[in-house]
Amino acid sequence: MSVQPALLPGDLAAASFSRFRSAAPLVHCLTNEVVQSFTANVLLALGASPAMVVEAEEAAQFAALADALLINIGTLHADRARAMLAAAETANGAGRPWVLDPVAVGGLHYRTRFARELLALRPAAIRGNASEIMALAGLDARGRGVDSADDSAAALPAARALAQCSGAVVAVTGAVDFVTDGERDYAVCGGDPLMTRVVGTGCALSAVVAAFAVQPDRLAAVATACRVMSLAGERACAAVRGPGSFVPAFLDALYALEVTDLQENVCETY
Ligand SMILES: Nc1ncnc2c1ncn2[C@@H]1O[C@H](COP(=O)(O)OP(=O)(O)O)[C@@H](O)[C@H]1O
Ligand SMILES: Cc1ncsc1CCOP(=O)(O)O
Ligand SMILES: [Mg+2]
Repeated sequence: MSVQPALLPGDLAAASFSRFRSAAPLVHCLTNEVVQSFTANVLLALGASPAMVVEAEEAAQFAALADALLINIGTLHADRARAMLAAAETANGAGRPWVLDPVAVGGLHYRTRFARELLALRPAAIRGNASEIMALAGLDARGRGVDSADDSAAALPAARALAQCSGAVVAVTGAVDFVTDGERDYAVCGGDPLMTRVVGTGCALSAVVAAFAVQPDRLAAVATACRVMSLAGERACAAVRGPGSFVPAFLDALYALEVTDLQENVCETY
């Protein structure tokens, strides 16, 4: 395994984005209460369809109808947990990929136990920041060289280990996003630190990851989801004054993305 992951090749990213645009996936989102509207708008701007069907019986039914499912435990409570388990089981039975966003796993016991329970239901992909991926992999970020939630490079070994034990493609995001299946990895550059000053960019990215996880080359597709968001993020940030003007500019940049834009690679090295 390479120590320094390769940059996601532009031709793979363009092909994956083209498939995404043709498929226009319907994404069932069981996400947190803070980011529902932003997440729906991100999916719509890109050309996918969101549906937030949250009641347990309905969620269990709908997970077989949607193309992919997102489970984000940001504002977890018992009813939502029941709906999440039911939906993940339906998705598995119907052969639909589902994605786990383990928001704030590590310090809080209830959600950490629940995320481990979800892990046993074999998500197709997992997307989190460095501390979340470290915690889900069973490591404590403190004292292991992870300085902050966005020190994704330090969390790459944990992401690889998590991918190997769960069978999921794991994306650990931050200044550079790393995407791994445990054997191969891609690095995705770009984005802007301003993206961390607006709530929901990570959560919305996880919904986009779900929309891409339907593709056969899941590693390249999940990396492309990360690239789509970082490219739109850096374009938006170039034209805004701060977090308030970022959100509309970001949605416009997602909407304006062309397949050929994915061919360019922003950095030679990282
Ligand atoms: N320092 C940074 N520089 C550039 N982009 C960043 C930086 N930190 C995060 N991002 C981008 O912001 C988005 C959200 O990632 P992240 O902040 O890791 O998730 P979360 O919000 O779940 O903590 C991703 O697209 C990521 O690439
Ligand atoms: C603020 C907050 N509180 C519970 S969930 C949530 C949103 C987290 O969003 P993100 O992980 O994308 O920053
Ligand atoms: Mg998050």
